[in-house]
Amino acid sequence: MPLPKAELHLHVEGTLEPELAFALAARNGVELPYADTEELRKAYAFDDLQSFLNLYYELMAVLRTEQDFEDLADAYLERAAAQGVRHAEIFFDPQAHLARGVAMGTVVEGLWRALGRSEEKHGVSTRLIMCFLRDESADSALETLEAAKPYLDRIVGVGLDSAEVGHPPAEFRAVYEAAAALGLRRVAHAGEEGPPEYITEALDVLGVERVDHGLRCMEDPALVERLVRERVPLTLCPLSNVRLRAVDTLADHPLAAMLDAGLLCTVNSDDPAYFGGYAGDNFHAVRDALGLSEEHMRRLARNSFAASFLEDDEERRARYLSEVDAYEFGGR
Ligand SMILES: Nc1ncnc2[nH]cnc12
Ligand SMILES: [Zn+2]
Repeated sequence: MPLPKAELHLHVEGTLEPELAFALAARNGVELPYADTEELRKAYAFDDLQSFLNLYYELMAVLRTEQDFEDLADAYLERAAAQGVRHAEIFFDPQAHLARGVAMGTVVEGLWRALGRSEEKHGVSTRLIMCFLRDESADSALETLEAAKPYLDRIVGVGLDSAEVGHPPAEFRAVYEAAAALGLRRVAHAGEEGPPEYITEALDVLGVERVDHGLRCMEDPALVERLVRERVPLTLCPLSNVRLRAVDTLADHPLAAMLDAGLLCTVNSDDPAYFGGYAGDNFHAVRDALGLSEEHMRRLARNSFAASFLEDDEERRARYLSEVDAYEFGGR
């Protein structure tokens, strides 16, 4: 039995496996510029975040109907459950779909068809987080929040993703203020490729409660001290960092140093179909590459539930935490 964990950094569009991409392309009459899944997989050699994003947005062309979004989310939840994920807070990128003429309702209702029965079917509780694309304008983000208003009972919070460098968090102050006024939780990608200052801005200007990635905080000891003091969770994605070349190899990943510094680290999969592994794969990979102890692994699992947006269901959080505490390591 795998270690119980929560996944807090997962882009649902990044769970699109090549086989499903081709199946949806056939169902929707969409032509993909790859002969087959093997040729597509060969395109998964990335130089940086942008080279990944180009493929990530290109393949979204196959997602058109509610059924497509349901099938996508359901396939993810099944895989996640098999790797010990008990709770998943799932990002989606509405602007990437609206721009292709796919309505907000199609995306949210489709995802919800899978999320709504996830507990019963997969034993995984879920939350949905809507991300704004930071390489689109601040006005576009505000329009997206407006378009989401009929669906806010299904959306727990907002995030900020896509190309980071050159798009500092402060540009999105207004939409984060509006989201906060609507009672939405706030997270943002910061310090994946961007500088430590973006992490500080995400905290101070956007009021985020968790930082997605936050890897580059390690360049600024005063920032590390603050993140420790304020117990700001970081949703790290080790296999993603290797594939997008934020670190050279997993053995160079600062996770162990970050845990030792007292940071509230969590381990997540980001875009598992593209980066070579789901949540459990990321846990195993860091354990092996960094020689993490069982107590480190238990701490990562505890952190994932502690950092999750389960304030509306503390009983459930306590149950998950006690599952972690009772977990007996044996093999993998
Ligand atoms: N790792 C990542 N960073 C920024 N935007 C993303 N969108 C999907 N994955 C992303
Ligand atoms: Zn991400």
